[in-house]
Amino acid sequence: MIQAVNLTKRFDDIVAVDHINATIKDGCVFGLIGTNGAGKSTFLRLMSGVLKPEEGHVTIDGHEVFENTEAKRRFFYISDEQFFFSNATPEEMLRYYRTIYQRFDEARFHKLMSSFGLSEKRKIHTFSKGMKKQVSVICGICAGTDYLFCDETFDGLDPVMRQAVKSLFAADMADRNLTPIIASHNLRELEDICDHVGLLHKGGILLSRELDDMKLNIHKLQCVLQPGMSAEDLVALDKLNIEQRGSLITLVVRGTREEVEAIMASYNPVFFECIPLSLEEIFISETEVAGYDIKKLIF
Ligand SMILES: Nc1ncnc2c1ncn2[C@@H]1O[C@H](COP(=O)(O)OP(=O)(O)OP(=O)(O)O)[C@@H](O)[C@H]1O
Repeated sequence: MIQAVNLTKRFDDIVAVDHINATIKDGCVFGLIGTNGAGKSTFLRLMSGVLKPEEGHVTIDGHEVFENTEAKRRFFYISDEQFFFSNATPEEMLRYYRTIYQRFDEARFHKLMSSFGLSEKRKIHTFSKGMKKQVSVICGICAGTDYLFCDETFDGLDPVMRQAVKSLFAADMADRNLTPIIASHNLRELEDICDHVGLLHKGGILLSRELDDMKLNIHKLQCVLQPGMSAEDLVALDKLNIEQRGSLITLVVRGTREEVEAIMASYNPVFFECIPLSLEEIFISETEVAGYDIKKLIF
């Protein structure tokens, strides 16, 4: 289990990560989502011990990560700006990682490089962006670590490759309880694979919950009210957002489906329907409440 306690990182006057507490359970897929500049990459760099926190700490099974080689062998970090030695070939990176990760699966590395159609002897700097990402993912998967930190790893991979990488993650989760921690802006994709989602905004965690629970507690409500009534009259609903087109009102409300439907029925509307929200809609609603409003950005 990975635990971040009171984790804080400042860059001069910017608080990139602001007293974050998070628990990442083994065997789940932890999705890290957030607005641009929210602190996702900084959080991952703190988790992997690349950066030193000003306050707080990160532990893996109780062991501090920062400057702890043993703890660092438990994870592989695929950073957004991937790291390869200058002029290195995949073969040379394999030799390097083999010395660090005792469980590095060399045979699997050769097999995956060949099935992904990547040459082990070509200089990595001559590869395309997506091909470099593929090499990083293959190194990460073959390292045999308990945790895999992925910073925007799927972005830049073509749809077939993304599917292949997801399948590799799923196989390793089933075979050896791999725990991927994935920061991404592709919410549609995360929605398919994540068990738990942490939503960051301005360095702090707005929400951290099992994805299913998250979806159970927020709903979209479409309704037509009795003549003379407006959305403001629905005082018993915990409203996050209201939109009106003609007589059709669309609301985003907190609460379980049963709660929302019971409250709505008590207002005797002409029509209403309760619809689950996608992760993208939850993201937009929650960040809007925190002041990140699309209308303010555009108009
Ligand atoms: N090395 C650095 N020096 C100074 N400021 C930094 C540094 N790294 C990050 N920051 C600042 O910290 C904040 C968080 O940045 P970070 O890269 O962690 O965000 P992010 O959530 O990954 O963003 P994005 O989704 O845009 O990639 C930003 O305000 C950024 O400018």
